[in-house]
Amino acid sequence: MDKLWAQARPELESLVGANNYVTWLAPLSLRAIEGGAADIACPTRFLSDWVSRHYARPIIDALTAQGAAVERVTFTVAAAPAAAAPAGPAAAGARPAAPARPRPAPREDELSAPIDTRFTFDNFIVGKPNELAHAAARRVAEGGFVTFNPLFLYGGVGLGKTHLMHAIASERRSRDPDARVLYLSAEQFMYRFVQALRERTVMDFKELFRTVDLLMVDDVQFIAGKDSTQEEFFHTFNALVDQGKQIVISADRAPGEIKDLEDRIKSRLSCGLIVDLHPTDYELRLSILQSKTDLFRATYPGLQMGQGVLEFLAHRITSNVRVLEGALQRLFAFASLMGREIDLDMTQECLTDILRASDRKVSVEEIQRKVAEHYNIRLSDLVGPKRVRTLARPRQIAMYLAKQMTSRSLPEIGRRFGGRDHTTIMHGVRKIEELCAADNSLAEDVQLLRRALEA
Ligand SMILES: Nc1ncnc2c1ncn2[C@@H]1O[C@H](COP(=O)(O)OP(=O)(O)OP(=O)(O)O)[C@@H](O)[C@H]1O
Repeated sequence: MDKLWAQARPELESLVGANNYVTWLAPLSLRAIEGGAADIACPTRFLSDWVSRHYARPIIDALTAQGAAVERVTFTVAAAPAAAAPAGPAAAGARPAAPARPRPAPREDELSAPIDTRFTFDNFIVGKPNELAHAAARRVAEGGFVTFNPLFLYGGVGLGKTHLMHAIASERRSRDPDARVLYLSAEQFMYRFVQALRERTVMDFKELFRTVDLLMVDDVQFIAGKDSTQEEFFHTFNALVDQGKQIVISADRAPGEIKDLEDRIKSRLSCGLIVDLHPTDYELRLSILQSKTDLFRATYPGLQMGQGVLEFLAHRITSNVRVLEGALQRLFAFASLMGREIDLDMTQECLTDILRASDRKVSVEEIQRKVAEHYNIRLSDLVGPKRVRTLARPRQIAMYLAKQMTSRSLPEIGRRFGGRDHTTIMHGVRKIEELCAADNSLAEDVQLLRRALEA
């Protein structure tokens, strides 16, 4: 059998190509041929499934070409003997095949990004904008029966997606130390995949990703437009879902909004629970500031903070939590250097740039430009008289955002929309309010535009 297999290898390699051969077929060996069935030894179940689905025909053809009577292939999961070497032109001849390179068993901690244990559920402050995301994340961290797969967390910059993912990983590991938890960014997924291709360890890569209990991929929008990585991600995703293993994904927008992401992936990502981390509101910002201040007090003991400073910050810095944290950090460092109490004067002096950036006002014209760009229509059509739905709806969205995001009055907005009457603007604003309540995808569109304008 060994001799026959050695003779069939070069034929097999020429049938499937050198890369596929090395990745999938080199580790195999021929155990027996009985009743027209070639029994192939495969080191793992995963490999045998894959080869049986993709390479049964070339194996039959390669063996038949050597004169063997083979009509079908069966697989036995067993360690391959030393013959599991790359074929190459010389392998069929007298030269004995070299032993396969021994590889240590893959471990998920080799691929997982480090988990930052400072990000816990305990120090994640919950408010209206993030309560659903927090509850879903906790549910996943508890393990047990998988109720939604995947959990898809999305939201703007610095709103706590990564924090929640690290919290899930830590909690899951502490509840079940044997659970295989793999957390990495989509970018790391791609680099590891490319590295595996380069080092011809795709088998290890695939097997590792298909044997985890919990896979978490951060910033999945990164793989959009990267074809091979999307393909690999799709298969990994399906294999895990089929096995009932939990997946958690994060992104900066909803699956349907990610450009250049294959439709089948969008549809897969939409199968579970999709949760939006909304921009923070005043109450949530204040709670976060209070909780972070307690932590800073431990680092800078003795520092005093005047009345109203946190309220001032929560009111003025609305962009995201990361900026809030940075502002607080700077304040404490500054106060400690100057040996002064943190009061409102110092806050304004020390945070001038951050406060100025937060003050940035959006103009009606900017809103119009952004909306026209988003819906791929001309600015002149957006403000012009045409009433077709493809123009009227974006126009109403722009009116709605202008009312929400600027301090312009309805007549002023009307003037900027080609001299329309204020009642037309009011009608547009109401229409979008109603549609947002009834139509999730429109509400998401509006939210996305708002975030882009606030950025
Ligand atoms: N609700 C919250 N409670 C406490 N800290 C929070 C909360 N939300 C965010 N943070 C903190 O804000 C910072 C930014 O959060 P995180 O990195 O999770 O954001 P993100 O949504 O992943 O953003 P990005 O898309 O930029 O990576 C972190 O230090 C995180 O701990």
